[in-house]
Amino acid sequence: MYKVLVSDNIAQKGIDILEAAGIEVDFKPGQNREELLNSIGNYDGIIVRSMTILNAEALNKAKNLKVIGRAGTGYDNIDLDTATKNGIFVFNTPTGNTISAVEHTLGMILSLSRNIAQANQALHNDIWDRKKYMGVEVKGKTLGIIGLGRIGSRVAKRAQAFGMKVIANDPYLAPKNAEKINVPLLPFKEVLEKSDYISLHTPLTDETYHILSHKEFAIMKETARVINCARGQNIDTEALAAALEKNKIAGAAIDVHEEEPVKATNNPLLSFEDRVIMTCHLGGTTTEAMDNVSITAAEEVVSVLHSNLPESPLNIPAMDPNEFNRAKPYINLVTKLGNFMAKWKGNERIVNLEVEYGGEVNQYNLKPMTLSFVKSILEPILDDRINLVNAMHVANERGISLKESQIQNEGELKNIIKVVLKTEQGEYSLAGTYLPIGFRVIEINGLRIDLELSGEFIIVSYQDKPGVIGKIGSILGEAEINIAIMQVGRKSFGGDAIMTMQIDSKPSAEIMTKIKQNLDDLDTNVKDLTYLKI
Ligand SMILES: NC(=O)c1ccc[n+]([C@@H]2O[C@H](COP(=O)([O-])OP(=O)(O)OC[C@H]3O[C@@H](n4cnc5c(N)ncnc54)[C@H](O)[C@@H]3O)[C@@H](O)[C@H]2O)c1
Ligand SMILES: O=C(O)CC[C@@H](O)C(=O)O
Repeated sequence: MYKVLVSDNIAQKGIDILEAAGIEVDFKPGQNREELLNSIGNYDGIIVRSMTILNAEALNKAKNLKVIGRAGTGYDNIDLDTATKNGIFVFNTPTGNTISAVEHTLGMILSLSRNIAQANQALHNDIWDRKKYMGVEVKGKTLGIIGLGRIGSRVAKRAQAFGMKVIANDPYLAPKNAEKINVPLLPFKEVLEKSDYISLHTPLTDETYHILSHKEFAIMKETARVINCARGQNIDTEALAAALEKNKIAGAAIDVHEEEPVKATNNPLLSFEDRVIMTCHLGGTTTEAMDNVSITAAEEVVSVLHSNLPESPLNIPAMDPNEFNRAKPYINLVTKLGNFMAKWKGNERIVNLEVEYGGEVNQYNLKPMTLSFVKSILEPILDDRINLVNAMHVANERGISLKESQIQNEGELKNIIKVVLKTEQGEYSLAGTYLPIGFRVIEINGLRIDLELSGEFIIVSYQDKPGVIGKIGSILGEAEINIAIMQVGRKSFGGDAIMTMQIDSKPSAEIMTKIKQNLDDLDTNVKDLTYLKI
């Protein structure tokens, strides 16, 4: 039975989904760090929001962990590199709380403009002061959005409906996406200089850490108001406090904080109660958003534990579930070719792997197929846990390079996958195809063959000579090993040849030695004689 830890508060609906799937759930929001570190090794899956820090210290103790679900968008609390090295799938649920974050941002802009929070607080303290809480209209003002993604673009649309002029900075967005919503993309500095409101909607990255600091506040209008519903570390809090202190900007609305939870001792912004409004990371905290992210996170954890790929993976290439289902035969084909190759030549030191895709298979995202191939090659060789998440990492660590390419498929077959293994000893290739009747090997080392991709085989590479078939046939016959199918491929008379035999039982080591000796007696330059079972 799988065990899943839910270490932050999520809606009950998600927990119900996990339990209905037969998973044992430990719901422990707010548990202390020591307890987490001591118990993390027991879990197959974890669902977190933003409070649980899954850094290398925690993930290296998580020996059974297969999946981390982030019920929400930002995943800066999860060490993706360590999760990837350790083969742990990480996904988020990035759309579930988008609208809530958008609406919270609009609420912050309006509240900041009209002193709603401050006036409310004053009235609760029995103070009626209409002059003090005089506001400004947003209509006609310029809103500068930093990060025009899911949330930023929707904030833009709603602000336009209020009559605001919206400009944005987003170096990673295709300009046509911004054009579609009538938002000019401008250089960062220009957005800061021109805006009356500056709203951050970037993820937390090395580049966006303190994206607003002393230098940036210095070039803003003195009437500018800053809104942050993205990530606390996007703003240098000390610099913001200094800018407010020196009246370099007019105000700020902050939902996310460098240190959470905010306390009087860790946040200088609390002393600007007239000009700063603060919420306790509430952007995604609505009934709807909490249900959405909880349900999706739980469904995805169940799905990953049952060997499916998550819909919004953070450390493997994304593949839509429908596409994944349609591509499954090709994933199975490349995996079987990898298994075949690993059993055939996996005992040699691998230098390079290549996968070539021809025909219909090219309509799909090839990355999951290529990773499946790498995994299937390395899996039998390594004791370590290897999966799609860490396959490339393990290959890189072992100095194995990888090439993926698309090839013309000129023959009658609708699809072909060719895999090539270069080792310190030589280069070997297999080509296969998926047919409605099953998986076939159609080429070994460039020689045409037609072989079912399952069963027990003997493969012999030799120099074409009369007498080889008869010799092997009689040795196997004497040993009462039935040959179901025997095929021979060769480039030319007397040239390189390959023989594959599908057999019904395993030959002993003595039989294999006898075959080798007999072929040597025929002077056939045997390069390879392998028994393998797929
Ligand atoms: N307050 C909350 O409760 C809450 C809720 C949901 C999301 N969030 C946060 O909101 C932020 C945005 O979420 P989203 O779903 O819109 O993400 P998104 O990935 O859809 O959009 C982020 C945008 O930022 C852009 N960007 C990245 N680096 C940039 C840079 N250096 N300068 C300018 N733009 C840059 C990206 O190109 C992208 O378009 C995230 O930090 C997320 O964690 C907060
Ligand atoms: O889930 C949370 O704790 C915060 C939500 C929000 O910041 C997010 O990035 O999804």
